Amino acid sequence: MDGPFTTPPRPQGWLVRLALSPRFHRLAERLPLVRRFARAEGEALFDLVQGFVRSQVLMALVNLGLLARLARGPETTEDLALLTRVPLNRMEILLKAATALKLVRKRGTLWHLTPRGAAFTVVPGLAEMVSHHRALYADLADPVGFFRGPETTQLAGFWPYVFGAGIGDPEAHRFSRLMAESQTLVARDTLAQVDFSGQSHLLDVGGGHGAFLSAVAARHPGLRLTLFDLGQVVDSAPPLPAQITKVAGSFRDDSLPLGADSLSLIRVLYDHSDATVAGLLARAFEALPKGGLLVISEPMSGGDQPDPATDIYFAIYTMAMQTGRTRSVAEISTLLQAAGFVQITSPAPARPYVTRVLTARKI
Ligand SMILES: CC(C)=CCC/C(C)=C/CC/C(C)=C/C=C/C(C)=C/C=C/C=C(C)/C=C/C=C(C)/C=C/C=C(C)/C=C/CC(C)(C)O
Ligand SMILES: C[S@@+](CC[C@H](N)C(=O)[O-])C[C@H]1O[C@@H](n2cnc3c(N)ncnc32)[C@H](O)[C@@H]1O
Repeated sequence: MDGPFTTPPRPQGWLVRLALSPRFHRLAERLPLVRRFARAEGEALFDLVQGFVRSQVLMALVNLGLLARLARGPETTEDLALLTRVPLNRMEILLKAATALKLVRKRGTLWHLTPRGAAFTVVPGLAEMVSHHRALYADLADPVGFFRGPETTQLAGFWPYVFGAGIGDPEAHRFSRLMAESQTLVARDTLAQVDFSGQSHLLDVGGGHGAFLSAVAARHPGLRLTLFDLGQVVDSAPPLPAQITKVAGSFRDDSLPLGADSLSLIRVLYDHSDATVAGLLARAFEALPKGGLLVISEPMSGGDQPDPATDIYFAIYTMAMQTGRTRSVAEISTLLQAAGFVQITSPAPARPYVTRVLTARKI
């Protein structure tokens, strides 16, 4: 709970002083223009309060398969209740909540998807991503303990490779598939900002099942491509385009393969500590020839201007993993400069919650 505090209050901005005054709150109700702002602020605060409940409604819709079911066509409440073994009256409440979230709507006796609900069902990997939040939410069940620093987290167990631990095959498969599915949008946004047409050979380090390189292969059929990842991961990759060569190894213990004039790190750095990232970037610098291009793509913090998506979701997500962190462009740039990279650029991202791209050169 907030307070009590023993130190004397310090000076604050006048708008904050007004907002801190219960008398002003009562007055604001009576002043037409101010009332509009006060109500909007009230709604914004209420949204914060109910955020977790919203997310849990979404998780219930996903885990019960309701959105996927409605993507096949409209259904009655009775049929949906029967199908999911949820009592009719509770199903009605869930569907009304989903209506308020603008994911479904009722016409006559039938429930339909809205365009937003429909879009949700076709974003690659999104339903699975939502389901796996069970681990993140379990870690956040005691948020104070979480921020003070727990001994272990469930999310750390979900991504065992991050610790460099041996991973059993089913495990490697589980997270690589989730990553590969969610890679579609990341690859699209990355390739919209990086032009590989001047390059002859791209090495994708921590490339998982090769989803990014498959997207590159479709765009640049003449580019040689090398996928580098842990043995269990590359071995369980699905069949890949012929221009992709797989190399197994660990960027913690092994040198990176030589010969590529460009190197990508897609959603890799934020899994790891500064020390591991510094070691990896040094190896990347070693592996590239003069003029070589380095591409980093992952959600990044807004730094001094925290971003509404990455500084909440990804920063807390990576903290729950206990090994990495969501870095800003400035923080990654510092690590890159220390490794010897120059000409660092980062265009404004189209969808910061999908990815942000940063490029650098070895000269
Ligand atoms: C024409 C008009 C005016 C209206 C028509 C109506 C209509 C048809 C509307 C539909 C419009 C449409 C095409 C919508 C498209 C929507 C899209 C593309 C939405 C995309 C959403 C993407 C989301 C929400 C992505 C979320 C990504 C997440 C949560 C990623 C999480 C990644 C994690 C946790 C990665 C972890 C990796 C680790 C472990 C840290 O290394
Ligand atoms: C978050 S996933 C990203 C996969 C892919 N680049 C993507 O964006 O879909 C991180 C990848 O780094 C790989 N990785 C982690 N530690 C590694 C290491 N020491 N050496 C090589 N790859 C590693 C993991 O196996 C995993 O495939």
